[in-house]
Amino acid sequence: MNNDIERVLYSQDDIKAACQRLGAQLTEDYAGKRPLVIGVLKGVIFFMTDLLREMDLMADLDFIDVSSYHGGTASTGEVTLEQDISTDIKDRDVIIVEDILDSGRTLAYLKDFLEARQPRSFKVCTLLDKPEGRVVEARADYVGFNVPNEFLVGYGLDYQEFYRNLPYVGILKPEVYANK
Ligand SMILES: O=P(O)(O)OC[C@H]1O[C@H](OP(=O)(O)OP(=O)(O)O)[C@H](O)[C@@H]1O
Ligand code: HPA
Repeated sequence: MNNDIERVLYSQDDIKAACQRLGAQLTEDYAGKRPLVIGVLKGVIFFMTDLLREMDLMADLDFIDVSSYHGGTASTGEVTLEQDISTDIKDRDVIIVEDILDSGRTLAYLKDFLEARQPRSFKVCTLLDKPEGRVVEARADYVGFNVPNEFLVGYGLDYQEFYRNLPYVGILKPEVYANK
């Protein structure tokens, strides 16, 4: 798996530092509150667990499963809800946690879908933000790294469901795509 990587963009140490910075900011911003932290499956699993352990807060957790990349490197344009949250979010301070914000379609869908339930506040924390990928308007309140317009894998991000378990974020060698 590691042999398929052309270049590491964000190392384990880089990611750890970003989690510490974001966790400290969220701790400050939500002091005295009890936010509901909602992770967007599946890509978020590693970031969610690392970020939460940097947040010195009493928080509730939930997960939502939506999907729009079915196999390849381009968004299908259609976001499907695979699994809803189980918490009532009315009047709650909601923090959506994402691994990456790219075309913006997933976040735009989630914002519409969840804001209809009238949370008190709705904020977004993403490890990676790819502004050049944007197709619909979407923005995050907390960002780990602004990333170049390349397809990334690792630390939760997949290509055809693989490479999620790389401990860093990187770019695949071109021959990996050619061989698929
Ligand atoms: O801004 P967008 O272009 O919508 O891309 C962002 C979304 O794409 C990925 O999820 P994906 O749909 O691949 O599902 P996964 O997390 O299960 O891999 C990622 O985890 C984000 O949720
Ligand atoms: O760059 C990416 N890599 C993996 N999954 C993604 N989903 C949106 N953008 C990406």
